[in-house]
Amino acid sequence: MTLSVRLRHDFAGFALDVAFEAPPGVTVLFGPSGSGKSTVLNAVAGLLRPDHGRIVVAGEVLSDTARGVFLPPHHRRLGVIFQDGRLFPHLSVRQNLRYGRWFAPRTARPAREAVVVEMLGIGALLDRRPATLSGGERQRVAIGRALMAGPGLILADEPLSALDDDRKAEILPYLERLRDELQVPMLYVSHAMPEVARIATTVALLDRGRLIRLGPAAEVLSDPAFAGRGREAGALILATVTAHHPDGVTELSAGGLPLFLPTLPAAPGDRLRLRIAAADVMLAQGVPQGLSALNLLPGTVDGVHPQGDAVLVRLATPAGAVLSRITRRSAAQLGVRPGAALTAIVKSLSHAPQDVGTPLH
Ligand SMILES: Nc1ncnc2c1ncn2[C@@H]1O[C@H](COP(=O)(O)OP(=O)(O)OP(=O)(O)O)[C@@H](O)[C@H]1O
Repeated sequence: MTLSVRLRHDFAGFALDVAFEAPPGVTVLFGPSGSGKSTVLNAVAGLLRPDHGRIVVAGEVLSDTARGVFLPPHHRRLGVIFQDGRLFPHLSVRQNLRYGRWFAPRTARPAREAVVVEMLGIGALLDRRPATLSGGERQRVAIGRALMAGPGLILADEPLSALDDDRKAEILPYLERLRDELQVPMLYVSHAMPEVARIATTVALLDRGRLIRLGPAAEVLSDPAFAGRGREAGALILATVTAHHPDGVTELSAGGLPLFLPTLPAAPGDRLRLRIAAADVMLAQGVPQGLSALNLLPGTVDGVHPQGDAVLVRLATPAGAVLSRITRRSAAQLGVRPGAALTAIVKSLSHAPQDVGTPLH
């Protein structure tokens, strides 16, 4: 396990009590405001001394209250990325990066700097001061600084939440490269569902100081009991690009079923994760004919979860689990119940480029 956390901590009116083990990849701490996400992150960072608990990263005990172990933050080989970047304003980009490598083994330094600069595309910014950078550029430098120490774990506290949608879209691919190419493990706080769908390998759901669910991203996000409301609810499926057609359509295959999207900048053979919002999925009996929607996924209902006047339905398909939000009336007319055979009609995978990301692990 990359990270093992067992924590109990009381603030006036708030009690945190969580225990989890995180596999390699990106573990997203997800949950409503005040559920304890930042408190967990702060305890791992060493910014909070927990009342009780033990934290182990890559085999190293960072904190163990039973044995009086508490490594100070600067002795934990962690990279930290904050919401607002927190670069040193009086230092150039290069100096900010070099500050980050302070605790790295001496031999690894020059090579790491070149790799980090290249990977984040910040070579042209090295002599600039943070004040002259855009928000997205600043956040790329902050990611670079976190990487420079060769951390065993990166802690990211809502690293995109201060950015607008375009800047988010600019930064996400870099975070995906950290996850997929450098394979740096991350503990990542977020409350934006599309971001979670893009970046998470594992999702840890917190509620009022408790861990209520931990599991692979695709599993947790497609669980109707935890999927959230509005456009938040959506499932995650893994698809492989099979062909680009001359009429501007990219064909993918998910579990043997074809999916069609407007041309994607990906090569045949590339594996992508797709988020399909529950609000964009209709259900039908049998296999409907003559529809403009291109993506039809036949499956079996294996979860029904009422949400006010609507119902969130989970359909197990060969492509993976898909969620659909329909009205209670439609659910009754269609005979929605566990075991019912229905077809999911995906209306608008096509309109959600931000919902297409690199592979799911
Ligand atoms: N230093 C502190 N002293 C007292 N209470 C605190 C302290 N830090 C956090 N809390 C309380 O602990 C609870 C959890 O806070 P925390 O910041 O971990 O939540 P969060 O899930 O990260 O929320 P958000 O999404 O709003 O950042 C809140 O009720 C908060 O008021």
